[in-house]
Amino acid sequence: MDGDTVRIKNIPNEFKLALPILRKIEAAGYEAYFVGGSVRDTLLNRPIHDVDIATSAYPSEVKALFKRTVDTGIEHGTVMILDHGTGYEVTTFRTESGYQDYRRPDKVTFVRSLKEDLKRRDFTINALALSEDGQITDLFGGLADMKAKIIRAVGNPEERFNEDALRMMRAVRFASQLNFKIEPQTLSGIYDHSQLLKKIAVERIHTEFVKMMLGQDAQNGLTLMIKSHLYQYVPGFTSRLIELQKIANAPFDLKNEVQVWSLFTSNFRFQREQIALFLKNWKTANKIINDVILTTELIFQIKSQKVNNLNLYWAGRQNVLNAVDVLSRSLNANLDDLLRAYDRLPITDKRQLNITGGELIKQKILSPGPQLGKTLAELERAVVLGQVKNQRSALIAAAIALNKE
Ligand SMILES: Nc1ccn([C@@H]2O[C@H](COP(=O)(O)OP(=O)(O)OP(=O)(O)O)[C@@H](O)[C@H]2O)c(=O)n1
Ligand SMILES: [Mg+2]
Repeated sequence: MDGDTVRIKNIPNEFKLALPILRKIEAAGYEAYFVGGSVRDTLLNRPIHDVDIATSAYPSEVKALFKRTVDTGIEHGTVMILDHGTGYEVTTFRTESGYQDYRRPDKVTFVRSLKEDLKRRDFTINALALSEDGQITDLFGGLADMKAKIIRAVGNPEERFNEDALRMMRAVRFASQLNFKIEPQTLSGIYDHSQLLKKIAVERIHTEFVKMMLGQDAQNGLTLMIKSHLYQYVPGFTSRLIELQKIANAPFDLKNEVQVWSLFTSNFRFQREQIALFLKNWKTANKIINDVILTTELIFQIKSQKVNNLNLYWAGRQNVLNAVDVLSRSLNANLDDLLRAYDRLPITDKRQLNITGGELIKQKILSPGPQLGKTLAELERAVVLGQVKNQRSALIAAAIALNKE
């Protein structure tokens, strides 16, 4: 094997648990390695999530070795092994040829050589393999790039982005998450092929984009999206260069997806319907869309210094937190006060009202119908604003006063 080799001394527990699988495959005369993000993140001292295994054994050969397997992606050569605790995905070394639609290979060819497999991976830092004895195989300078904090395509960037155009978004995402630079030729490859992003399913772009915005160097990530023209091929950004530049130039520190979208919708000065349309185009979950609407509206109210207890109440605690987080690095106001104000609200949910519709009927103050709902909504409002105490007697008196004539 050519290239550098390095040995890892403290193999993380996640790998140790999967070692029996590697050993079993090797005992049968095949090669097996840990590959991909888990190897990269271990070397960077970052927590690892999924442990991926690559092997020279063909899928049928893998399945013959283990008792319990599931064909999770058999057409791509992936088999899940269930013999050892949680499932582990084992994928046969492969090369992919004939990418016609820039997103998935027409055909996967299984190969016996690790080098052939690593060669078609996206970036050098993702093309490292870790063997059972802790030895790293680095055929494309991934370790040096890691040290220099560089995202570099394996081989020819053009070929890698033609194989899967999502890799351009992945480059920007890793730059943000890891605080790395994109190597100049790789970056110009992204610039030259940015329009290929049009071919990629929005859901996949969505995942990368949100991860990018939550990364430690998201300002740099967004700047790279602008510089590389990738921003022109994602929903709703094409004609927003000025706003995007403004966002990229101001510090922010976002903690969840709602905050990510709210940063954009508040800077775009979007109203409800525009937010819903924008986020539907991004294929965002309805629950997130609702929270973004509430957070964005609260941001507008905070910015115009017109926020009152009712605004906080309707937003809900989590969205007060979201608005505060989105604004915290850009607004010079004491935003903690907002949270304290929220925590002092007389009620935070209408079920906490010390009166029910049933009781108002029983007391013969109202009969069932729309007026009852209106009265309860008015009581809720009055209690939140501190105009009526949340006590049964006070609420009954207020209900009577509201329905006097
Ligand atoms: N478009 C892609 C996606 C993945 N890979 C390869 O498959 C590995 C695993 O892919 P995935 O789990 O999607 O990404 P990770 O790099 O592991 O990143 P994450 O930490 O987000 O899982 C990558 O490291 C890379 O070697 C690739 O070459 N091209
Ligand atoms: Mg992964």
